[in-house]
Amino acid sequence: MKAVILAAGEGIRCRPLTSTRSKVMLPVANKPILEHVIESLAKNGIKDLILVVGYERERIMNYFEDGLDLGVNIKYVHQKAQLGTAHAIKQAADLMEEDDQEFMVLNGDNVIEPQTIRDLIDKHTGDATILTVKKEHICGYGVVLANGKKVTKIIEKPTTELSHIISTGIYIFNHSIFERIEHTQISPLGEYAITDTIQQMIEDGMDVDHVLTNSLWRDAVFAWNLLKDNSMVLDRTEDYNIKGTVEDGGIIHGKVSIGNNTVIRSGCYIVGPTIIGDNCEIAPNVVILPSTTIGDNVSIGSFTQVQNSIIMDNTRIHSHGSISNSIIGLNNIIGPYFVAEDKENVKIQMEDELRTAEKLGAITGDDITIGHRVLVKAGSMIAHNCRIESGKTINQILPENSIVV
Ligand SMILES: CC(=O)N[C@H]1[C@@H](OP(=O)(O)O)O[C@H](CO)[C@@H](O)[C@@H]1O
Repeated sequence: MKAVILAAGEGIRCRPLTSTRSKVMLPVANKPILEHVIESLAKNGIKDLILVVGYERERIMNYFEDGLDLGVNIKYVHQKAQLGTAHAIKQAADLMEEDDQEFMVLNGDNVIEPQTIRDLIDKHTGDATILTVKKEHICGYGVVLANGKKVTKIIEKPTTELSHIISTGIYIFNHSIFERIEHTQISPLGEYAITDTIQQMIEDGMDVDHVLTNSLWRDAVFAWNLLKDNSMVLDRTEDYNIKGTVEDGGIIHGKVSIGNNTVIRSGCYIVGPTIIGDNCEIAPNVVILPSTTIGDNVSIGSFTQVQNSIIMDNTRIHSHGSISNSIIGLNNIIGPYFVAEDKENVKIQMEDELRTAEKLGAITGDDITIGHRVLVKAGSMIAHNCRIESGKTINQILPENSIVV
């Protein structure tokens, strides 16, 4: 069976992290979300993959290339305008062959594990089968009404809570879906939605089933949701190993991975689950607490403490810093005595409305330079390419290219 992975959108609500990469490339446990998806497919023997790409597609294509390193075979199609999920799936039609009777469709930006897909493969039956999960808050999803396994209705982003079963956006379709997509009308939300195609199938008397899963399926709606995704994936990872060097007097507790050429200096105290990438330098007396992911080529100065955070590649954090519940982008240079204050139930004004993050410190985009003794208040977000001079306090959303002097 082939799989079509939808990876063309930006993931606007995950800004500032997605202003330089698409959501599928955001790192969870030191791998892009899309890599978790591809690995889950490969472990189920699904190795012929069609990636529908658009926004920041070079970054995706340069990273995954033809997929051979991951044991899969990737072909790319370019969705030039993001006109909805049905339109995205249609882009893959020309790469399907006569004998591709059934194929899987899934989002590249949802964190899953191999069993998630297994559940669908094992139990799929109808002309189309939808993998579903139970969710308390259904806002923003396709909602499924069902009679046993038979889907009686699918409604995209309803305004009332009609049911607590939502579509994961993972389906098995047969080839006739392409013909049906041709007849799908544009929705009131202004897109060609695969949920409308499926609803039409139901109305035409076709057999649409759903399979409920309890396996891992996580959707990072906002950038801060990545922290929970990261900790869940780290908790489930079995494969921890220490390839780098831990100097005498460095203490490692629990599930900790340390990459090639990484050096953990004497006096460090590291508690898992934690993953540290390749070529990192962790100076003496650094404390790293669960659930933390540190990318490649990162250096952390003495006496800095990092907890429940994601620090992306090539970032340099100087001494005496305190970073918790935070996401720090690529190529940041952060001066000494940096504090990312964190709090519970932080209110964040997003474009559309006021949102609440359960627990959050700071979020920084890529290429940011921060001087000495900078305090970033809980829930602040610093977008791509900002510079903050020493001694400043940040308590807001800083737009791209800002300079704080
Ligand atoms: C039009 C469409 O296909 N919407 C899908 C899709 O929503 P997006 O807002 O497009 O990400 O993925 C959801 C799962 O993440 C699923 O519940 C929903 O039905």
